[in-house]
Amino acid sequence: MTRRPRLALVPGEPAGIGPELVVRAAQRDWDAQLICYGDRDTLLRAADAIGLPLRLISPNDPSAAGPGRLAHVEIPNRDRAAFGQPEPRNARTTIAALEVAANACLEGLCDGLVTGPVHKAAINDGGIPYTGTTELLATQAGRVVVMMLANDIVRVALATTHLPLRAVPDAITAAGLECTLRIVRDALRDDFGIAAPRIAVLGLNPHAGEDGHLGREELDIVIPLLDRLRDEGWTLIGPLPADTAFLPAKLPGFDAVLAMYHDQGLPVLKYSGFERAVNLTLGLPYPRVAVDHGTALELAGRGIADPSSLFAAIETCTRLARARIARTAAA
Ligand SMILES: NC(=O)c1ccc[n+]([C@@H]2O[C@H](COP(=O)([O-])OP(=O)(O)OC[C@H]3O[C@@H](n4cnc5c(N)ncnc54)[C@H](O)[C@@H]3O)[C@@H](O)[C@H]2O)c1
Ligand SMILES: N[C@H](C(=O)O)[C@H](O)COP(=O)(O)O
Repeated sequence: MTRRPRLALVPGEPAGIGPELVVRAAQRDWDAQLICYGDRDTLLRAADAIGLPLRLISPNDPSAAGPGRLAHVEIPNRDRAAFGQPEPRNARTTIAALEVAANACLEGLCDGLVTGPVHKAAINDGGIPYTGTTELLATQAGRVVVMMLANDIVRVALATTHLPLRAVPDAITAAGLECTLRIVRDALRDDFGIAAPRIAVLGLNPHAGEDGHLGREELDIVIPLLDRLRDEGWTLIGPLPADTAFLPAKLPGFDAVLAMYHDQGLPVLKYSGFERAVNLTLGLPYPRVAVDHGTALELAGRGIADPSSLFAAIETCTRLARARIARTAAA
């Protein structure tokens, strides 16, 4: 029996639905100890707004944990943000909460990181260049990472993440794709227990380039790479035309799909199961799992935001952290 994992939990944008979802999570018993890194006042106001009890306690006092109580490390915001109205002056502390929590994982104080939604524009408006938490965590850890979203139906990894569509083709290189595929394969094997992962790779162009008549990236970059990796014994499917790759009849044939860009893969994933989907960062030295939704500013403070994705993220991160603890113990 492995020990109970400790998970760092970060609410995200103070004016969004993240804080109240964390309050909902605090009402439950989990197979992990949750330690929330964030602003006390924001959490207590969220609890008050949705009419749930919340008592913030010291992380060093796990015996006092229980429904309505939450271990907490204070990262104070600069300003009080009204529900639904991000305050750019809080950008620095919103990012600091992520960095401090991630650092706790890097230092071994926590076994995994669960994050709520961050408002990308609010962070940039606050003077901090920020494209996403995936990229932030990669830089902090000095690792190349891969974003993969998953629900009970499909896993979708991305070859490129938060960059303008205009920049995507130039970002698709054989070296980059190979690195991404290796990270995805290793995660499927080590974290998801799939001994010989089958990965479908989407084409970049309509109909996967139609033999070069609708674009050449498949012929010049993707196909030679997949052939080389197949020679190494990989099971790779594709490059598949993206429009039909996700047909229900095809999905049982692979363990994950590698999409070339954000909005090629994620609409399918979110349409097929928004509530139970999670966002994983593969390649970090610790498991990081986030919600699949954004800040939903229009719902904040109303008590109607669905906590299912956050709950799924906590469950998934607990499972991954427990497996890593067991592997470390066995090594
Ligand atoms: N994990 C993250 O940090 C994350 C993920 C996606 C988007 N974002 C950011 O969030 C901001 C808003 O993005 P958006 O409007 O495109 O997406 P969004 O997910 O916030 O909202 C899309 C739709 O889904 C609904 N919705 C979202 N979460 C819900 C929940 N838990 N319960 C019920 N309904 C829910 C919203 O009301 C809205 O109709 C942007 O700045 C975006 O970059 C962050
Ligand atoms: N691409 C994610 C999604 O659409 O759900 C989201 O923007 C969050 O990504 P980060 O975890 O990198 O912030």
